[in-house]
Amino acid sequence: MQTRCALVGMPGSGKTTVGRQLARRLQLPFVDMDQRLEEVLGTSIRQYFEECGEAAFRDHEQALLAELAAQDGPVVLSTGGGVVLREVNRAALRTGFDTVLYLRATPEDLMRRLRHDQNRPLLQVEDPLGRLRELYRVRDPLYREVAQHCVESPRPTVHGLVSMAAMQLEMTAAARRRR
Ligand SMILES: Nc1ncnc2c1ncn2[C@@H]1O[C@H](COP(=O)(O)OP(=O)(O)OP(=O)(O)O)[C@@H](O)[C@H]1O
Ligand SMILES: O=C(O)C1=C[C@@H](O)[C@@H](O)[C@H](O)C1
Ligand SMILES: [Mg+2]
Repeated sequence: MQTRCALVGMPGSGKTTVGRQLARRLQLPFVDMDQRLEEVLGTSIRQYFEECGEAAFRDHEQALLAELAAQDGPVVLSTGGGVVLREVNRAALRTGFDTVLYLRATPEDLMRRLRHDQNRPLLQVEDPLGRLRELYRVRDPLYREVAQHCVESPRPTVHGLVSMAAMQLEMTAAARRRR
């Protein structure tokens, strides 16, 4: 299938894990924005946040998304969790990709997954669940704004989410062919 798909969602929603497997299943190139940014920045995202601050990180993120959105050719793109915060990024997602999928998960589910994870700079606080709830409150409407489809399930496994995402892309591609 020839498609340009982007995955959006909260930190820990599975964009990287699901995106990599989805790309393998559909035999499409895979790009993870956070991984690319770490290559560009020459350090971990957590370290970069600590040394240069969030705004500087967001500028790099915006520049990379603009570059990726301007490219042609099939891709599965896993974005960073905060990419939807800037309107210019939401516009790039709308214009640069055929299909945007929102991997939705509740703050409580995300907390269970990320409990032992030290790599998410925004969650290195005393009350990470409170922070996740606040991020979710602000971002859930933004993810919904850019995405054509919401991929969710009450008990999501990675395999189940990959299958649901693949099905959505097949259906979207078939609808495009009929038009
Ligand atoms: N559906 C799922 N069920 C159980 N565990 C999951 C699921 N999706 C992801 N995970 C696990 O949760 C952790 C975070 O997943 P992942 O890194 O793919 O999230 P992400 O959306 O890319 O986060 P970020 O925005 O921070 O990059 C990983 O350890 C992954 O294996
Ligand atoms: O949710 C966020 O704002 C972030 C999520 C990660 O993907 C990284 O892009 C970074 O840690 C910021
Ligand atoms: Mg990721």
